Amino acid sequence: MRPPSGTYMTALSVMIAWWCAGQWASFLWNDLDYRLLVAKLQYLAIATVPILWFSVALTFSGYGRFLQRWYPVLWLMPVATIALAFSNQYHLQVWSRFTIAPDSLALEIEYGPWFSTHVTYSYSAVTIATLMLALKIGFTRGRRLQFMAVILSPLIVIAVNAPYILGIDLLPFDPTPSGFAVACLILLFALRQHMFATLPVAREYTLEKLNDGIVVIDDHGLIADSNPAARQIFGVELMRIGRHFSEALPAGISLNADVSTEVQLPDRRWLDIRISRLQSIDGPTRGQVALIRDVTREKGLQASLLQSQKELEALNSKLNNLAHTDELTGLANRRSLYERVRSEWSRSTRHKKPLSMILIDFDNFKLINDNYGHQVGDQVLQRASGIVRQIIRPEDLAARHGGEELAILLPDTNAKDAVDIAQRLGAALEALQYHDEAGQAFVVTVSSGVASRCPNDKSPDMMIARADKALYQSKADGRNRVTLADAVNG
Ligand SMILES: Nc1nc2c(ncn2[C@@H]2O[C@H](COP(=O)(O)OP(=O)(O)OP(=O)(O)O)[C@@H](O)[C@H]2O)c(=O)[nH]1
Repeated sequence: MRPPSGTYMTALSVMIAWWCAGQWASFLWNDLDYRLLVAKLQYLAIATVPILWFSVALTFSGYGRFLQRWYPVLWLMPVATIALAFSNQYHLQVWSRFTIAPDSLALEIEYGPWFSTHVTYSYSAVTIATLMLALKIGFTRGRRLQFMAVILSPLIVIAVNAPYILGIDLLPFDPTPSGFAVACLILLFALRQHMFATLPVAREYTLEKLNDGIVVIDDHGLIADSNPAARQIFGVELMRIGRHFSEALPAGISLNADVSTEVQLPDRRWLDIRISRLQSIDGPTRGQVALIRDVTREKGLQASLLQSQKELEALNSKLNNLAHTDELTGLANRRSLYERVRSEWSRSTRHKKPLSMILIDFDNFKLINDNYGHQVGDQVLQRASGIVRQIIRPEDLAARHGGEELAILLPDTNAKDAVDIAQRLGAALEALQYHDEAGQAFVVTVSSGVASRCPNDKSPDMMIARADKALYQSKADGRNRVTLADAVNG
């Protein structure tokens, strides 16, 4: 775990104070051994202050994850410098000559080869840190004062330190720690202004705690950063920095910017991925950020909702069928017949088109039931209904009118054609052979009454009544025949 930014700031302040204290302590006693010891102790700060400065800057710039990875490596150089400073008398790597000027308190130091390595490393750390902060704040609106503070603070350090290490003695002591102290105060001032503390820390905190995955992708599609939620969704290995983001997705998935895409992983989880381009204030696109939501649960709910909806629709249509169909024969039931009769009636009167109705009644059906049983009677009704359905046109309607009586509604059909159809139906039904339970064959005949809409019919019921009367007439005339109703009075 990396320490929080506040800890870096405290450590930086303590080390600068240590450096300054050493500075003043060295004047207390103008003895070479004493001043050498103080100088060595000061190296505890000289070596660490630039890296602490770097750490503060990186944390506030939002690059905390980088620090987390590379922190031990960053400290190798400062540790080496401190070790070399304390053992300098054996190798003269940090300084080769260390004397006190004859007529002043100033030290005359000739630096060894390691010192330039240390200076290069320290200057690089401070420069990189400054650039990071400047970039961060430079692109944040309304932060001009803070931007100036960030640039100014390291410049102060460089302005006082560079002449000193180049041997230009402006003061009789090293002004670098004082320079760092002033620079640190300026940084602290900036922090007190809530400058870059709140914003990046809040952003980083939000990203860390967010339930949705966030993956930052560079211009080449490589992962630059990811939050814990993304690493949990895809696994740490697939989210490794520098890996191609497409490796985390099933093959062939293409994601378009600013459009949500639902993607199913091989382990059946569903993700909703939305890619947004990262646009900096100065214009150019700088990679992309992917927002990833695990929507497996929602998908499951959606699927079961769809399934329930389908089942409900199937049930509805079944209920609807049941409400309009006769259970035994599969023909339309009486209610459905009358609904259709009413609509066809108004259509035929509006368009002055013929409309006919046939009522068919099985002859002596009671005898069938009595002789062969009720079940055989049912089978007769079922088979005969099937034949009727086959013979009529799709636009006609066959219905069970009740008991062993069927009704056929014939739109756009005149009386003559209706009689023809009734006769064909009668012949087809008579041609059917039924068998009783003992296998003995028998036939059934039907009687029919036909009526066509005529001007005297004030309602469909009047037409149906005339068809019924004609049917009664067929029965009275000896059955197995078709009677056309009289147009006037049935
Ligand atoms: N098996 C069976 N019989 C039915 C059904 N509906 C009505 N029936 C029978 O059909 C018979 C009708 O008898 P009736 O009205 O006397 O007429 P019929 O015997 O057909 O004689 P006619 O109509 O005068 O030729 C009755 O025995 C009813 O029980 C049914 O759904 N299944």
